[in-house]
Amino acid sequence: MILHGQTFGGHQPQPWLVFLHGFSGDNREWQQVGAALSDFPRVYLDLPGHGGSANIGVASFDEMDALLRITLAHYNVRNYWLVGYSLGGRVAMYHACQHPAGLCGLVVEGGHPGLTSADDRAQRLRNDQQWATRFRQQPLSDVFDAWYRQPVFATLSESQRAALVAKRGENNGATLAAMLEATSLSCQPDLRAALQTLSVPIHYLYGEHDSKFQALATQVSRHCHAIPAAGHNAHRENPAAVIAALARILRLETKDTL
Ligand SMILES: C=C(O[C@H]1C=C[C@H](C(=O)CCC(=O)O)[C@@H](C(=O)O)[C@@H]1O)C(=O)O
Repeated sequence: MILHGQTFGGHQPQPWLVFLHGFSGDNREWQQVGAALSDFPRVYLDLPGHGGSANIGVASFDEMDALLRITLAHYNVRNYWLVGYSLGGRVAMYHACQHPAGLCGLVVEGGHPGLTSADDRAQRLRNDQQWATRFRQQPLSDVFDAWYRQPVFATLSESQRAALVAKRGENNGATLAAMLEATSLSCQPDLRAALQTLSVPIHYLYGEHDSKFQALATQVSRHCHAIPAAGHNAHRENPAAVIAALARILRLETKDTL
């Protein structure tokens, strides 16, 4: 069993860019940005419970990581950068902290490194269990309208929110719920210390209006990049700026390795 993905060749053999979407997204999420980085071979994955991987489930971060490794081997991805948004950023950070062979670098956009208190974890568990119940039982249009009214999405306009609610309606509520529970922030280790031990470069992108994740950025990396005119989903709201940031990062970090 491997994750569904879409691959595109590059003008150079390595490193690959491996893109991981956020909760309720799919492999299309990063393709506008990735297409502007066409020198690199790219793979856009569907996370478990999402898109072409909707029928795949995992029960933990460990299972998610094992599935990611098998999937990368299947696509013959030997040297790669991981680029993950939100949930995808958390999966990418967790993977990087296992020190996998072949990982060249990590770009995290709006990913949380982990909770630090038992009380916060307990509260998050209750929160995510309530969302999981809603995803299983209620019309997706109702649930996503509420989802995109959470504080982290407060910068969305009504038209942006409506477009996201319509787009996310393509999902399967039950499989989303299972992935939300399996990779809830409540059960993610606090990755801050492990991230500091990595030998590969880590870059952190955040929307300039995403105050929550701006505050977390320097806890993940000393290479932080504010994306102007954007909230939490920076690559959706300002793709040109995210493209420029990724191109700059990859040019800087790969110039002596090609
Ligand atoms: C609401 C919070 O956390 C959720 C929001 C963002 C993450 C995500 O992947 C959303 C993608 C999207 O809807 O565009 C999601 C996650 O990391 O799994 C969080 O559950 C919050 O305030 O942290």
